[in-house]
Amino acid sequence: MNVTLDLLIKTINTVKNNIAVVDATFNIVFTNHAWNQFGIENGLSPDFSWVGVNYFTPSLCAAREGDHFSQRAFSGLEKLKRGECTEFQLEYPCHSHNTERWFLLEVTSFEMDEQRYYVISHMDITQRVQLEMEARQQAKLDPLTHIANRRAFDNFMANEWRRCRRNAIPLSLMIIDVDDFKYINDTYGHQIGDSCLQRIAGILKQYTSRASDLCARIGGDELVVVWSHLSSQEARALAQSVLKAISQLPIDEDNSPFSDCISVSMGLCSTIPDTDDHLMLLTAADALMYQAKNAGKNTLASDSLASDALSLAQKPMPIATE
Ligand SMILES: Nc1nc2c(ncn2[C@@H]2O[C@H](COP(=O)(O)OP(=O)(O)OP(=O)(O)O)[C@@H](O)[C@H]2O)c(=O)[nH]1
Repeated sequence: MNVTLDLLIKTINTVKNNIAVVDATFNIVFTNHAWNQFGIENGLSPDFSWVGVNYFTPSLCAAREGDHFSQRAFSGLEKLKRGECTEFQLEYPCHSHNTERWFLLEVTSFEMDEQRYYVISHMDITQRVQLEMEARQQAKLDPLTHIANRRAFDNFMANEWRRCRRNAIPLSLMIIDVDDFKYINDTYGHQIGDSCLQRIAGILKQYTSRASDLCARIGGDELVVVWSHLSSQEARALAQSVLKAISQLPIDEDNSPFSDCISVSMGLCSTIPDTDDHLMLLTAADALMYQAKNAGKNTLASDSLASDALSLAQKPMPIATE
């Protein structure tokens, strides 16, 4: 079969990627149908001609304005122009006011009649990027309770500890361990046990609504709450409310009006971080949680580390919203 110019143009116009061919100075010499259509969808007139428009100009302007991706695109294209490479790829976001979109920019060069040309292709990769972001998000969640998992908690705690240390902000950590959970499982069944954990997580979510708060499930029947910016007294008052809310949850929510209620033992420790040891709060809160268990369960044991007690009392704190 003879490949005609018409066939080639039809082919390139059928390709879904936005494609432009530019000359050695990056002046556009050809755009395919998808490229033109993208321009129209983004406000250009259907009569607009891309031929002669310099591809660099928009990248250059954005790079000057400090757009990180445009700077990378700009330096990649510069390298191509200088002949330091023959192709270049970059994934970048291109969000409109109401949609989030990502594209893959691919640029390859070729020579014809002793002239250098570049094929520039923009491929919509939104679906793939969104799936990747969703998978990354899922990897941080506990599948049963849909709150953060142990790994997400560890990362959060390390960062939050550093942030609070840098800014001399109080940080509180509370460990919540379900009382007699083995008995609940054995008596009511594993499914009811699971539902107890889900409903406790639901309560914890209500008390961790600020961006700097976190609740997480870090073990079988062990959950945690992290609060910053609260004095130890404020944290203790919130913890008491959490304890009360959980102690009003019936174990067997659906089937028995005579069901016992869930009970938990909680250890709460507050400090203003002043060491490298971001695990020290966890250790302290864990010891307090065991004190609560030994004191008869369904209770809160709390402490403010001695060195910060004064500063916590002196510092004006915003009240957390419940
Ligand atoms: N339903 C359910 N049970 C779990 C899950 N993960 C761990 N468990 C159970 O949780 C129970 C935890 O029991 P323990 O912490 O040892 O003790 P406990 O019965 O809670 O007693 P105290 O902690 O002393 O109040 C074990 O029986 C585990 O099998 C889960 O995802 N779902």
